[in-house]
Amino acid sequence: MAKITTHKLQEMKVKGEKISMTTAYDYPTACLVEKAGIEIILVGDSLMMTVLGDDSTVACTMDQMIHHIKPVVLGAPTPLIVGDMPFGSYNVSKEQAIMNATRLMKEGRCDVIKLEGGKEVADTVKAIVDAGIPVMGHIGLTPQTVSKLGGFKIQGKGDAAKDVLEDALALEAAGAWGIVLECIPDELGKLITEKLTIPTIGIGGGRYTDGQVLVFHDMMGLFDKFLPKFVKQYLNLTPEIVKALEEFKAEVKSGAFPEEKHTFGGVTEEELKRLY
Ligand SMILES: Nc1nc(=O)c2c([nH]1)NC[C@@H]1CN(c3ccc(C(=O)N[C@@H](CCC(=O)O)C(=O)O)cc3)CN21
Ligand SMILES: CC(C)C(=O)C(=O)O
Ligand SMILES: [Mg+2]
Repeated sequence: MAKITTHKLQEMKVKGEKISMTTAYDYPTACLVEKAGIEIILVGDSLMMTVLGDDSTVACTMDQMIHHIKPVVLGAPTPLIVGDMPFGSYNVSKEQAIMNATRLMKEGRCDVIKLEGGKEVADTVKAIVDAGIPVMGHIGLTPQTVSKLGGFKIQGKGDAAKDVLEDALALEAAGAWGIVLECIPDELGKLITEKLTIPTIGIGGGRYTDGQVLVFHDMMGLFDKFLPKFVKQYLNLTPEIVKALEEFKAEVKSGAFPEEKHTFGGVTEEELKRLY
């Protein structure tokens, strides 16, 4: 398949074709997502929680992001690869933001970057875009500012809907190619998607966004610390993997594994006897 570009995704919005996106943080997962023909892979800073065991994304570093982006790029040549800018890597100055976005592109080799925030980061988004790097926005529930938000809570309810809409418009005006809408009311996701000319991708953003993103480990049943309402589990791998591990353990204990077919020849008992 031809490499997915932001231009192709823009065309999909115009044609009303829905866009699929999931996370991957390593080579084998990227290979699976490539095989499934998913259009976008997000190497998300959620890796802090899903594969590194932390309880927020705040501590994620640039080096960790680059470490995880590289193998995903190698495993998935077709999807658009989005690299998340970690907390603190774009809020000091425009120069800092451009330098770190450039690192994700040159060292990580992703296609585009994503950062969290609305109006307050619009100038930063414009500066990165002007430096030649396509930027995806991320508004609504922004996990990097969980401490300020007071928890992983739905955003944009009631009068607060206006702020989220204004954030979306500010990001589009700043030159973002697309926006993630996280944990906002169904009807607000619809309004923002209609008002914007760029694609919207929802995660708990309702039914009407141009696309949907879910964290790989959530949809496969490989993450059990919490299960947000917006997640659909397409597989529940944890019990199946645990069962396989228990079988392995039992066969090691009983000697049923390994069998002769799992062993190597190459020296006879006679030959060994001559050695001592
Ligand atoms: N595994 C995983 N999946 C995610 O979707 C995800 C991460 N990690 N890490 C970064 C953020 C954190 N996210 C989260 C985490 C929890 C909820 C949650 O529990 N939400 C409640 C709503 C709470 C409220 O509004 O009061 C829910 O029931 O969905 C939502 C998003 C989304 N992102
Ligand atoms: C929740 C998604 C959109 C994300 O930013 C991540 O996985 O890091
Ligand atoms: Mg993220």
